[in-house]
Amino acid sequence: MHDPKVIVALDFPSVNEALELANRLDPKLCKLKIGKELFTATGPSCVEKLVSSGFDVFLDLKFHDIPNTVASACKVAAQLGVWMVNVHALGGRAMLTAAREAIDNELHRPKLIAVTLLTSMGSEDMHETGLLGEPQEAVLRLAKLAQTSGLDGVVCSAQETAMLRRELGYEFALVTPGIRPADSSRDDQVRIMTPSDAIYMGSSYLVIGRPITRADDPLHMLKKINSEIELLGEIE
Ligand SMILES: O=c1ccn([C@@H]2O[C@H](COP(=O)(O)O)[C@@H](O)[C@H]2O)c(=O)[nH]1
Repeated sequence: MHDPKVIVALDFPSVNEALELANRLDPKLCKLKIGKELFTATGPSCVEKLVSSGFDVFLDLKFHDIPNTVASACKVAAQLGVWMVNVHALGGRAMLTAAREAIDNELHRPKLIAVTLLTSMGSEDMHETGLLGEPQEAVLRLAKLAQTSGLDGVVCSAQETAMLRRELGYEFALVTPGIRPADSSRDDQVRIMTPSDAIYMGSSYLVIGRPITRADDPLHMLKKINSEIELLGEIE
């Protein structure tokens, strides 16, 4: 597989569990994501181990703070050699611009993307937090803010990708969690889509955690998802 589309979310409480799963996978077949649980438990050493095992690593810490703090955190993340890092679009233009400028001059510049609206949220959750409109409107507004601030892409749900492709073009990365194979439980995800539908609608990368990490055979599940996606490429 040329550029793996699946990013496996290693949501584990220890380095041993994360490495055990990673050792069953293959950098040619997927990328890996380190999120808040694993990073809080293990710190940068786990990031460095996975980077040196040859995996592209997405450091998903969703930085959201004042511009100076976020910029400094992004710079340190770049120095860990990660492939992608993210911030929260709700931090606003000054924060997004500061984050981008902080990594622009790094020797190794990771892709920088912004979270729009969490895939665990639907309209009601949005309204309770004071965000007006429907998910598609909020996602479009925040994605435009990220694009005009010079970021490389956004995290959104695959339910928004067709609309974002029309509005923002084909170069902007659309990274979509909330991916569920047809027979999987939706867990705490709300705005979901199957892997092949998500690629068809325009996702650049699919973030998939529990359907792979909790499968009896994670490698088999990953290969099954990859074949589903590749098949789609052949049909087009
Ligand atoms: O909007 C978002 C942003 C990030 N995530 C992260 O993706 C994975 C999804 O895991 P699953 O087990 O496939 O649900 C997880 O690490 C989240 O923190 C997201 O789901 N939605």
